[in-house]
Amino acid sequence: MSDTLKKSVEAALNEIKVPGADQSVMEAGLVSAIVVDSGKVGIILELSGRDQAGAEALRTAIESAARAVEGVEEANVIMTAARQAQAAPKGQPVGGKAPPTPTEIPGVKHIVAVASGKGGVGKSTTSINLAVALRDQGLKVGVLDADIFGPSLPMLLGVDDKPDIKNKIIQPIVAHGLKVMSIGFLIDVDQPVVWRGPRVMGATQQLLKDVAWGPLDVLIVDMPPGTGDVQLTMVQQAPLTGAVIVSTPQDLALIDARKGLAMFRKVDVPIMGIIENMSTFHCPHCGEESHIFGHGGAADTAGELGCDFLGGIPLHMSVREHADSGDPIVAAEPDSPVSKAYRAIAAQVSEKLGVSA
Ligand SMILES: Nc1ncnc2c1ncn2[C@@H]1O[C@H](COP(=O)(O)OP(=O)(O)OP(=O)(O)O)[C@@H](O)[C@H]1O
Repeated sequence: MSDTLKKSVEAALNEIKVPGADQSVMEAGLVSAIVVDSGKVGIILELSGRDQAGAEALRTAIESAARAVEGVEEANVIMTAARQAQAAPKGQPVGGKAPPTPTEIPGVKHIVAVASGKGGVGKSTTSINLAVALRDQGLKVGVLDADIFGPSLPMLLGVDDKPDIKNKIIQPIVAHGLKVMSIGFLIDVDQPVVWRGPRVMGATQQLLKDVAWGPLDVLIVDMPPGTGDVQLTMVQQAPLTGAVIVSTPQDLALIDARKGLAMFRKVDVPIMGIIENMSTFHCPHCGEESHIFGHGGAADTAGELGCDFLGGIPLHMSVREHADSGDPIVAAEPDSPVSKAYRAIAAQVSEKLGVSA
């Protein structure tokens, strides 16, 4: 269904001409990715050196064309400006032959991507709790919510402040002792994406490069779920030290986790290990342990794929309750068994990075 919708959107965009040219935006390689999630469509448009007014008109035309496609409920264009690679020829994925060269982020020692092959496996919850556990080791930690289509960090941290901008540099929000940034702080998440505040061009790249992150020992990047072109481009844009893959124990999630692993390996980003989330369930009434999604699949997969298994996080109501109330469980219940499981994983992460307070 989403493939069909994506094709229909591509066809609609093929009718939108680049201003002053004969080619369509698709033919000119300006559309670097189309992401379809149910009826929501995100389109990444790569423009360099185009005047602001012309870019806005093009964005409006593309959004209207996409919204007119049957089955599309919402369409948002994200414009990226600082294109570092050549425009991808038609049909070539952005992660094709000319990957962007990542540049260092001043004052940030390590950047770790937390990724999952599929959505809803608990990647954001894991990112934030790992960040709090690393903070508790005395490290300076930041979290970038790179899920530009479904930012969850503001909710997970219970923050809806708007960041200050000084000399065109976005000041990260500080919450729970972490420096955090999310597109959700810059836009109204309930509204269709309209970029306000700073000129949010090249959304993720700006969130990486135009935010006063340093000094940090570790910046955790909560990636958007999946392994498509958008994710691949992000992986190429960020100077990653390594990646952590989150999966649930089910076979289907693990198949997607393998894809995630393959994506990072393709661009030579070291895999730090796999985390099995919702690993076991402890009945709050009788205390019995059950494996409702199976158990141990991620450890087996890690073994087969030659990477480390970092540990499992139980499925526990309080993880979700604390997440929903903006107070990560590692901060709210620091000594609970679930928090200890997060801490054990965080200890391995900091050891692999070779960082200590
Ligand atoms: N170990 C856990 N125990 C109980 N609930 C959990 C656990 N991990 C995550 N959840 C809950 O599962 C849901 C999905 O988690 P989360 O939003 O972190 O997933 P995600 O992989 O980041 O999703 P998305 O694909 O939307 O980015 C949330 O309601 C979260 O509170």
